[in-house]
Amino acid sequence: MSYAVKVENLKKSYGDHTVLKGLSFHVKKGEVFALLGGNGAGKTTALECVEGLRRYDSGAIAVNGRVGIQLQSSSLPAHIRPLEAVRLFAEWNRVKADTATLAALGINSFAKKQYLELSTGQKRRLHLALALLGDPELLFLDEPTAGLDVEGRVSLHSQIRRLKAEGKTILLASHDMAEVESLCDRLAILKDGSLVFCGTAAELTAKSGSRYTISIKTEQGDESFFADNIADAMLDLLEGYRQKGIAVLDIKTDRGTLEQHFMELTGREQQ
Ligand SMILES: Nc1ncnc2c1ncn2[C@@H]1O[C@H](COP(=O)(O)OP(=O)(O)OP(=O)(O)O)[C@@H](O)[C@H]1O
Repeated sequence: MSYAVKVENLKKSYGDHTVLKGLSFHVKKGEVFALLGGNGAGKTTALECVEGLRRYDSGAIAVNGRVGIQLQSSSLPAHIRPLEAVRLFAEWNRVKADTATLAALGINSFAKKQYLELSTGQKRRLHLALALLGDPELLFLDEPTAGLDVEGRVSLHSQIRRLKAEGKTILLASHDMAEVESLCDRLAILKDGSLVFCGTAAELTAKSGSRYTISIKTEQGDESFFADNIADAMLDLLEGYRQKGIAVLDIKTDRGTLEQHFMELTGREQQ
Protein backbone atom coordinates (compact mmCIF):
# COMPACT_ATOMS: atom_id res chain seq x y z
CA MET A 1 0.00 0.00 0.00
CA SER A 2 1.54 3.31 -1.02
CA TYR A 3 -0.83 5.51 0.90
CA ALA A 4 -0.52 6.39 4.57
CA VAL A 5 -3.93 8.02 4.99
CA LYS A 6 -7.05 7.71 2.86
CA VAL A 7 -10.07 9.89 3.58
CA GLU A 8 -13.18 9.30 1.48
CA ASN A 9 -16.28 11.48 1.52
CA LEU A 10 -15.91 12.40 5.18
CA LYS A 11 -18.92 14.17 6.68
CA LYS A 12 -19.22 15.61 10.16
CA SER A 13 -21.73 17.93 11.83
CA TYR A 14 -21.82 19.42 15.28
CA GLY A 15 -25.57 19.56 15.91
CA ASP A 16 -27.05 21.26 12.85
CA HIS A 17 -23.71 22.85 11.91
CA THR A 18 -22.17 20.82 9.08
CA VAL A 19 -18.42 21.19 9.37
CA LEU A 20 -17.09 18.59 6.90
CA LYS A 21 -19.12 18.24 3.71
CA GLY A 22 -17.71 15.16 2.05
CA LEU A 23 -13.96 15.58 2.36
CA SER A 24 -11.70 13.26 0.35
CA PHE A 25 -7.90 13.21 0.17
CA HIS A 26 -5.03 10.72 0.24
CA VAL A 27 -1.65 11.13 1.88
CA LYS A 28 1.11 9.12 0.25
CA LYS A 29 3.71 7.30 2.31
CA GLY A 30 6.73 9.47 3.05
CA GLU A 31 5.19 12.79 2.10
CA VAL A 32 4.54 15.92 4.12
CA PHE A 33 0.93 16.86 3.45
CA ALA A 34 -0.78 20.02 4.73
CA LEU A 35 -4.39 20.76 5.47
CA LEU A 36 -4.70 24.47 4.91
CA GLY A 37 -7.64 26.73 5.59
CA GLY A 38 -8.85 29.73 7.52
CA ASN A 39 -10.21 29.70 11.05
CA GLY A 40 -13.14 27.31 11.34
CA ALA A 41 -12.55 25.66 7.95
CA GLY A 42 -12.59 22.22 9.59
CA LYS A 43 -8.87 21.33 9.70
CA THR A 44 -8.77 20.24 13.34
CA THR A 45 -12.06 18.37 13.02
CA ALA A 46 -10.72 16.50 9.98
CA LEU A 47 -7.42 15.73 11.73
CA GLU A 48 -9.17 14.54 14.87
CA CYS A 49 -11.42 12.24 12.81
CA VAL A 50 -8.33 10.81 11.09
CA GLU A 51 -6.60 10.43 14.48
CA GLY A 52 -9.57 8.47 15.77
CA LEU A 53 -10.26 11.06 18.46
CA ARG A 54 -13.54 12.31 17.04
CA ARG A 55 -16.60 10.46 15.71
CA TYR A 56 -17.73 11.30 12.19
CA ASP A 57 -21.16 10.94 10.60
CA SER A 58 -20.27 9.14 7.39
CA GLY A 59 -17.43 8.42 5.01
CA ALA A 60 -14.38 6.22 5.38
CA ILE A 61 -10.92 6.72 6.84
CA ALA A 62 -7.97 4.36 6.52
CA VAL A 63 -4.69 4.95 8.32
CA ASN A 64 -1.77 2.76 7.40
CA GLY A 65 1.03 2.75 9.98
CA ARG A 66 2.01 3.47 13.58
CA VAL A 67 0.80 6.92 14.58
CA GLY A 68 2.20 9.79 16.67
CA ILE A 69 0.01 12.80 17.41
CA GLN A 70 0.67 16.39 18.42
CA LEU A 71 -2.63 18.08 19.19
CA GLN A 72 -3.35 21.77 18.61
CA SER A 73 -3.13 22.33 22.33
CA SER A 74 -2.18 19.88 25.00
CA SER A 75 -1.04 20.12 28.54
CA LEU A 76 0.78 18.15 31.19
CA PRO A 77 0.66 18.45 34.98
CA ALA A 78 2.27 21.75 36.05
CA HIS A 79 5.10 20.24 38.06
CA ILE A 80 6.09 17.33 35.87
CA ARG A 81 9.58 17.65 34.40
CA PRO A 82 10.21 16.88 30.69
CA LEU A 83 12.58 14.09 31.73
CA GLU A 84 9.81 12.49 33.83
CA ALA A 85 7.23 12.97 31.08
CA VAL A 86 9.53 11.35 28.54
CA ARG A 87 10.15 8.39 30.87
CA LEU A 88 6.41 8.05 31.52
CA PHE A 89 5.50 8.11 27.83
CA ALA A 90 8.39 5.77 27.04
CA GLU A 91 7.01 3.34 29.61
CA TRP A 92 3.57 3.51 27.96
CA ASN A 93 5.11 2.94 24.55
CA ARG A 94 7.37 0.19 25.92
CA VAL A 95 10.48 1.88 24.55
CA LYS A 96 13.69 2.94 26.28
CA ALA A 97 14.25 6.66 26.96
CA ASP A 98 17.89 7.27 27.74
CA THR A 99 19.95 10.48 27.59
CA ALA A 100 20.71 9.83 23.91
CA THR A 101 16.96 9.82 23.21
CA LEU A 102 16.56 13.10 25.06
CA ALA A 103 19.44 14.65 23.13
CA ALA A 104 18.01 13.42 19.83
CA LEU A 105 14.66 14.92 20.74
CA GLY A 106 16.34 18.25 21.54
CA ILE A 107 15.01 18.65 25.05
CA ASN A 108 18.15 18.09 27.12
CA SER A 109 18.59 21.80 27.84
CA PHE A 110 15.28 22.03 29.69
CA ALA A 111 14.73 18.39 30.68
CA LYS A 112 14.87 19.14 34.40
CA LYS A 113 12.65 22.23 34.50
CA GLN A 114 9.04 21.98 35.60
CA TYR A 115 6.37 21.96 32.87
CA LEU A 116 4.96 25.30 34.11
CA GLU A 117 8.40 26.91 33.64
CA LEU A 118 8.69 25.95 29.96
CA SER A 119 8.25 28.44 27.13
CA THR A 120 5.64 27.81 24.42
CA GLY A 121 8.37 26.61 22.08
CA GLN A 122 9.85 24.27 24.69
CA LYS A 123 6.38 22.84 25.40
CA ARG A 124 5.82 22.27 21.66
CA ARG A 125 9.20 20.55 21.37
CA LEU A 126 8.38 18.39 24.37
CA HIS A 127 4.97 17.39 22.97
CA LEU A 128 6.53 16.61 19.61
CA ALA A 129 9.17 14.57 21.41
CA LEU A 130 6.46 12.64 23.27
CA ALA A 131 4.61 12.03 19.99
CA LEU A 132 7.84 10.61 18.55
CA LEU A 133 8.63 8.24 21.39
CA GLY A 134 6.79 5.25 19.94
CA ASP A 135 8.79 5.68 16.71
CA PRO A 136 5.68 6.42 14.64
CA GLU A 137 5.62 5.94 10.88
CA LEU A 138 2.98 8.64 10.61
CA LEU A 139 2.87 11.97 12.42
CA PHE A 140 -0.22 14.14 12.78
CA LEU A 141 0.65 17.72 13.75
CA ASP A 142 -2.04 20.33 14.36
CA GLU A 143 -0.58 23.79 13.73
CA PRO A 144 2.87 22.74 14.96
CA THR A 145 4.42 26.21 14.81
CA ALA A 146 1.51 28.26 16.18
CA GLY A 147 2.78 30.65 18.83
CA LEU A 148 6.46 30.02 18.13
CA ASP A 149 9.01 32.76 17.54
CA VAL A 150 11.22 32.77 14.46
CA GLU A 151 13.92 30.63 16.09
CA GLY A 152 11.33 28.13 17.32
CA ARG A 153 9.77 27.87 13.88
CA VAL A 154 13.10 27.39 12.14
CA SER A 155 14.05 24.70 14.63
CA LEU A 156 10.70 22.92 14.25
CA HIS A 157 10.87 23.13 10.48
CA SER A 158 14.28 21.50 10.51
CA GLN A 159 12.94 18.77 12.79
CA ILE A 160 10.07 18.14 10.36
CA ARG A 161 12.54 17.96 7.46
CA ARG A 162 14.70 15.52 9.42
CA LEU A 163 11.66 13.35 10.16
CA LYS A 164 10.68 13.34 6.49
CA ALA A 165 14.25 12.39 5.57
CA GLU A 166 13.91 9.46 7.99
CA GLY A 167 10.94 8.32 5.90
CA LYS A 168 8.10 9.41 8.17
CA THR A 169 4.81 10.56 6.72
CA ILE A 170 3.57 13.86 8.14
CA LEU A 171 0.03 15.22 7.95
CA LEU A 172 -0.17 18.71 9.40
CA ALA A 173 -2.72 21.48 9.71
CA SER A 174 -1.50 25.01 9.15
CA HIS A 175 -2.50 28.59 8.46
CA ASP A 176 0.96 29.50 7.34
CA MET A 177 1.52 29.63 3.58
CA ALA A 178 5.28 30.11 3.78
CA GLU A 179 5.54 27.12 6.08
CA VAL A 180 3.43 24.98 3.78
CA GLU A 181 5.30 26.07 0.66
CA SER A 182 8.70 25.32 2.13
CA LEU A 183 7.87 22.10 4.02
CA CYS A 184 5.09 20.27 2.26
CA ASP A 185 5.03 18.04 -0.79
CA ARG A 186 1.29 18.57 -1.29
CA LEU A 187 -1.50 20.54 0.30
CA ALA A 188 -5.27 20.43 0.53
CA ILE A 189 -7.15 23.69 0.96
CA LEU A 190 -10.39 23.54 2.91
CA LYS A 191 -13.11 26.12 2.70
CA ASP A 192 -16.20 25.70 4.87
CA GLY A 193 -15.59 21.98 5.19
CA SER A 194 -15.07 21.30 1.47
CA LEU A 195 -11.88 20.79 -0.45
CA VAL A 196 -11.21 23.60 -2.91
CA PHE A 197 -7.73 22.44 -3.97
CA CYS A 198 -5.47 19.40 -3.58
CA GLY A 199 -2.03 19.23 -5.14
CA THR A 200 1.45 20.73 -5.00
CA ALA A 201 2.20 24.40 -4.36
CA ALA A 202 3.48 24.63 -7.94
CA GLU A 203 0.18 23.22 -9.24
CA LEU A 204 -1.71 25.76 -7.15
CA THR A 205 0.39 28.56 -8.61
CA ALA A 206 -0.05 27.21 -12.14
CA LYS A 207 -3.81 26.84 -11.65
CA SER A 208 -4.16 30.57 -11.14
CA GLY A 209 -3.06 31.64 -14.63
CA SER A 210 -3.74 35.37 -14.61
CA ARG A 211 -1.50 36.35 -11.77
CA TYR A 212 1.52 37.99 -13.37
CA THR A 213 2.49 41.39 -12.15
CA ILE A 214 4.97 43.23 -14.37
CA SER A 215 6.81 46.10 -12.72
CA ILE A 216 8.68 48.37 -15.08
CA LYS A 217 11.12 51.10 -14.12
CA THR A 218 11.63 53.73 -16.79
CA GLU A 219 13.42 57.04 -16.93
CA GLN A 220 10.00 58.61 -16.25
CA GLY A 221 9.14 56.56 -13.17
CA ASP A 222 7.73 53.16 -12.09
CA GLU A 223 4.64 51.44 -13.49
CA SER A 224 2.92 48.11 -12.74
CA PHE A 225 0.77 45.99 -15.06
CA PHE A 226 -1.19 42.76 -14.65
CA ALA A 227 -1.22 40.14 -17.36
CA ASP A 228 -2.49 36.64 -18.20
CA ASN A 229 0.05 35.99 -20.90
CA ILE A 230 3.43 37.25 -19.79
CA ALA A 231 5.20 36.90 -23.13
CA ASP A 232 2.61 38.86 -25.15
CA ALA A 233 2.24 41.48 -22.43
CA MET A 234 6.01 42.11 -22.22
CA LEU A 235 6.34 42.44 -26.00
CA ASP A 236 3.41 44.89 -26.16
CA LEU A 237 4.69 46.95 -23.25
CA LEU A 238 8.26 47.17 -24.54
CA GLU A 239 7.04 48.04 -28.02
CA GLY A 240 4.84 50.78 -26.51
CA TYR A 241 7.80 52.28 -24.63
CA ARG A 242 10.01 52.01 -27.74
CA GLN A 243 7.47 53.85 -29.88
CA LYS A 244 7.22 56.63 -27.28
CA GLY A 245 11.00 56.81 -27.03
CA ILE A 246 11.00 56.05 -23.28
CA ALA A 247 14.05 54.17 -22.00
CA VAL A 248 13.27 51.09 -19.88
CA LEU A 249 15.72 50.75 -16.96
CA ASP A 250 14.47 47.62 -15.17
CA ILE A 251 11.74 44.97 -15.44
CA LYS A 252 10.47 42.64 -12.69
CA THR A 253 7.82 39.96 -13.01
CA ASP A 254 6.01 38.28 -10.15
CA ARG A 255 3.91 35.14 -10.47
CA GLY A 256 1.96 35.90 -7.28
CA THR A 257 2.43 34.21 -3.94
CA LEU A 258 0.82 31.05 -2.68
CA GLU A 259 -0.87 33.31 -0.17
CA GLN A 260 -2.60 35.29 -2.95
CA HIS A 261 -3.83 32.07 -4.59
CA PHE A 262 -5.03 30.79 -1.24
CA MET A 263 -6.94 34.05 -0.63
CA GLU A 264 -8.60 33.72 -4.01
CA LEU A 265 -9.63 30.11 -3.53
CA THR A 266 -10.99 30.69 -0.05
CA GLY A 267 -12.59 34.01 -0.98
CA ARG A 268 -10.72 35.85 1.76
CA GLU A 269 -9.80 39.50 1.76
CA GLN A 270 -6.11 40.21 1.96
CA GLN A 271 -5.19 42.34 4.95
N1 LIG B 1 -16.63 20.38 19.75
C1 LIG B 1 -17.26 21.22 18.94
N2 LIG B 1 -18.57 21.48 19.09
C2 LIG B 1 -19.23 22.31 18.27
N3 LIG B 1 -18.65 22.96 17.23
C3 LIG B 1 -17.34 22.75 17.05
C4 LIG B 1 -16.57 21.88 17.87
N4 LIG B 1 -15.30 21.87 17.43
C5 LIG B 1 -15.26 22.70 16.37
N5 LIG B 1 -16.49 23.23 16.14
C6 LIG B 1 -16.85 24.14 15.04
O1 LIG B 1 -16.53 23.50 13.84
C7 LIG B 1 -15.97 24.42 12.90
C8 LIG B 1 -14.62 23.91 12.45
O2 LIG B 1 -13.74 23.95 13.54
P1 LIG B 1 -12.25 23.37 13.45
O3 LIG B 1 -11.60 23.58 14.76
O4 LIG B 1 -12.29 22.00 12.89
O5 LIG B 1 -11.65 24.35 12.33
P2 LIG B 1 -10.14 24.72 12.04
O6 LIG B 1 -10.03 24.82 10.56
O7 LIG B 1 -9.22 23.77 12.71
O8 LIG B 1 -10.04 26.15 12.70
P3 LIG B 1 -8.79 26.89 13.40
O9 LIG B 1 -7.84 27.19 12.31
O10 LIG B 1 -9.41 28.10 13.96
O11 LIG B 1 -8.22 25.96 14.43
C9 LIG B 1 -15.93 25.76 13.59
O12 LIG B 1 -17.07 26.49 13.20
C10 LIG B 1 -16.01 25.40 15.06
O13 LIG B 1 -16.68 26.43 15.78
